Amino acid sequence: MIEFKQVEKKYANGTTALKNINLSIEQGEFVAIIGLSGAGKSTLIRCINRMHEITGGQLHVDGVDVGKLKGSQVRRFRRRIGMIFQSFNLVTRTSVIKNVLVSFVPDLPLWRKLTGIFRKDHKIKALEALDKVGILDKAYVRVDQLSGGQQQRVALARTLAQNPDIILADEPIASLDPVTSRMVMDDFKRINREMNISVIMNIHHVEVALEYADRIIGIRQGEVVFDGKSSGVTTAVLGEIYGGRFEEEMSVLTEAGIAYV
Ligand SMILES: Nc1ncnc2c1ncn2[C@@H]1O[C@H](COP(=O)(O)OP(=O)(O)OP(=O)(O)O)[C@@H](O)[C@H]1O
Repeated sequence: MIEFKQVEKKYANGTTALKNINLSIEQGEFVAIIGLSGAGKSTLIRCINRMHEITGGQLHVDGVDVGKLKGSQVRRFRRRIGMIFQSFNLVTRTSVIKNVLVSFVPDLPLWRKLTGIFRKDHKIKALEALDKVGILDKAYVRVDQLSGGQQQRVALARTLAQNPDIILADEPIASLDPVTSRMVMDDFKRINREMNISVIMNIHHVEVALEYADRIIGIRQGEVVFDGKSSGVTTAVLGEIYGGRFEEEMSVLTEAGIAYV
């Protein structure tokens, strides 16, 4: 369970990105965080694995007080939390399987790190992870020969090989076309359902968020202004989250055939 208690995040330049955040996210939930650019979505996600340190309140992940972790404890803690970025963060000039095997590097003795010779069980796990996202046949292809959607699936496989409890995804479909986006979202959904991995996703596409996530957290100027089921997101709620600029979002919803009161 992830618990935010009166969490605040103030950056060194004085910007308050998060104010009085109180949230409780159960294991296995699929949560989408929506809001305008600059609302604090990325900051919120990145506080969970301590990429950003909170400056007020408390943040617990499965009972662990994240703010109190030190040195190697932070590294061990992060092993349980996968992170997916908009830009994939892959080594594009090498093979798919090597990119997935990277997730085992922290567990290896120095000689294996230096020689790049991986254990057989790690190779099997890497291949299994690739199979889970449907790109096993690409294992020995160079990453720069793959499409954007396939590259995001490699990133997802790398995260899965790490055997995480939680996957944080920061705009994972922002650079993908609509069809590929849905394929990647289908992967997230399947992984969430079949493996009971919590997915916390920061996403700009409201219609996709409503279709795939079970729960929506709407953020405005660093504060949670909506927290509830996707089915409870009405035009009034979108107005609250996006202020005067929700009409653009509404037109997307109408095109997607989603009716709102
Ligand atoms: N490293 C930083 N130093 C100072 N201010 C920052 C830093 N990172 C983000 N901010 C500020 O914190 C606020 C929240 O930013 P954040 O990136 O979390 O928003 P966001 O909702 O994810 O936006 P976007 O959708 O554009 O990615 C913004 O005002 C931003 O300018």
